[in-house]
Amino acid sequence: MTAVELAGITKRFPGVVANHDIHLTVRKGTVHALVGENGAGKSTLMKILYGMQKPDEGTIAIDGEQVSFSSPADAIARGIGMVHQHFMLADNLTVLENVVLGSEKLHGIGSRARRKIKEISERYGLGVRPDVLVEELGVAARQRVEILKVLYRGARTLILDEPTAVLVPQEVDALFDNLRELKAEGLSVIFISHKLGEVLSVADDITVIRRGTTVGTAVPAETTPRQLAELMVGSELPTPETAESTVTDRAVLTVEALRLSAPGGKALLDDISFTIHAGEVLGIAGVEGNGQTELVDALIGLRHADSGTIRFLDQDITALPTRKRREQGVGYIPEDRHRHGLLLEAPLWENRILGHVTEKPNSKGVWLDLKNAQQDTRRIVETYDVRTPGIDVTAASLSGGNQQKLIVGREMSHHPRFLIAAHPTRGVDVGAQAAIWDHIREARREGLAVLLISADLDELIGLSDTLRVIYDGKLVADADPATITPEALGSAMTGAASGHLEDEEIPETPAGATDSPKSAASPESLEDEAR
Ligand SMILES: Nc1ncnc2c1ncn2[C@@H]1O[C@H](COP(=O)(O)OP(=O)(O)OP(=O)(O)O)[C@@H](O)[C@H]1O
Repeated sequence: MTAVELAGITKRFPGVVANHDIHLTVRKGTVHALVGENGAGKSTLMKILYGMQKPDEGTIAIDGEQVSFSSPADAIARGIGMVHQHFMLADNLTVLENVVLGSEKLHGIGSRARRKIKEISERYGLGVRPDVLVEELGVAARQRVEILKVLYRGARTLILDEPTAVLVPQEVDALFDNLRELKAEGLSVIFISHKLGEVLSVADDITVIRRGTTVGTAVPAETTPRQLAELMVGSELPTPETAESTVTDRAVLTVEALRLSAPGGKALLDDISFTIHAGEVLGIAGVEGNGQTELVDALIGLRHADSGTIRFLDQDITALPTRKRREQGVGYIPEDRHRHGLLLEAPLWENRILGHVTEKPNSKGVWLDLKNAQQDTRRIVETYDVRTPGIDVTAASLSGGNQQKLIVGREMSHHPRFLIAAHPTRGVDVGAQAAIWDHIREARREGLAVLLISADLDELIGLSDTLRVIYDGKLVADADPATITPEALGSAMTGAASGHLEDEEIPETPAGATDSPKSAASPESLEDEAR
């Protein structure tokens, strides 16, 4: 039985054919993965299926019946639900309020709605409690609320856009268990991901999109991640070089006893101290919401610490404003590229200047040098393989992964001495990821010091020379990237271990873990609490 059939879909944007004659058949009761390089056209196709964009050509059939969507409301009415990469829940409302918002007609806003939420939660093992405030939930729990929200609206086919990008391994396993429950009930899931190992483990069918068109399907049981990547790229992948250590004894960044409190007095960063040397990548592991954002903000100067010092090379920069820090050689790849990394409605070349207004090649003396800035934008587009029809298009019109490549290219182009890299390859395909790693490694060989924050534990372990674990605003543990496994590191991130981590000694996640941002709780433990 076919749940969704897309046939001959074509969608053009100025200068780009985003989708060209795409065919996709999703069977009922299956997880169907959609993979492809950055800019291949995955999001565009899903926006078409979800009624956010109209195709120029092609047809959509749901349960064998041809449909035409003018808005997401039309798609929802036909059982299509979408969980976006950026969650769209209101923090200051409860789970119940978030779920019923806009759909009050379905089951009201009171006890009937509450019963319905509990029923859906139990049926699919989501562990969602209706009356907690969303702000109290961690990333994984929020995602389950988003999933429940679309199920509440009657979705039979769920589109999940890179759902695992923000999850630790244990949370990924829990999500995949939820997907199996959905399948068992005859629902279908369309799963977009750049993590090919995960795709192969969870998908029943895989469709590969290359440069806007479907180039083939893959059978998960008979395919390796490498073969899948090669299908995406259309050629063989280079083998990654082995990394030698380049750590020196020259301190580039020294943080001492940094403390930062919330307005209420709660410590968000508590006695943070570390040193990063020239040629060293210091990886910070942690579940989102444990102080990483505050640490990055303090280092780049977006927030000032209550106490403690930050030394960069031989200078105390604790009180220095952001622009001065950047001018002196601090590079910054922000965690939220839409809020801190880009001017979405400005052309690419203006985005190339952003954050580096006073620096070469963007300025000459006190004047902006637009010609040079534009020329350098072309160079970045070329070097970092930003897929775009030109440098005059807006940043908003780039695919997510290509936006990220532009930011990385911009920051690396200023030859920083110290780079703050928050999720540097989030949303980037495997090929481009390897290229970004190479750029970082090369700069590291030349003495760059890097603070790396990443939810991708393979990246964190693979790129770091030193690993520290942040939990509840404190650096609680350290690990050797040469020996630690993603699973062991994932456990430590939930607060299950401290001190120096040895692989065998790490206990399992404690059963009583809560769903606060500080720990990654399993749905089971949430259910226990609800009883
Ligand atoms: N609103 C738009 N205006 C102009 N061009 C667009 C627009 N949306 C997408 N594009 C272009 O269409 C192509 C496909 O982009 P899309 O976002 O679908 O890729 P993707 O496969 O989802 O990539 P990623 O993995 O990076 O998210 C890209 O070249 C992109 O620049």
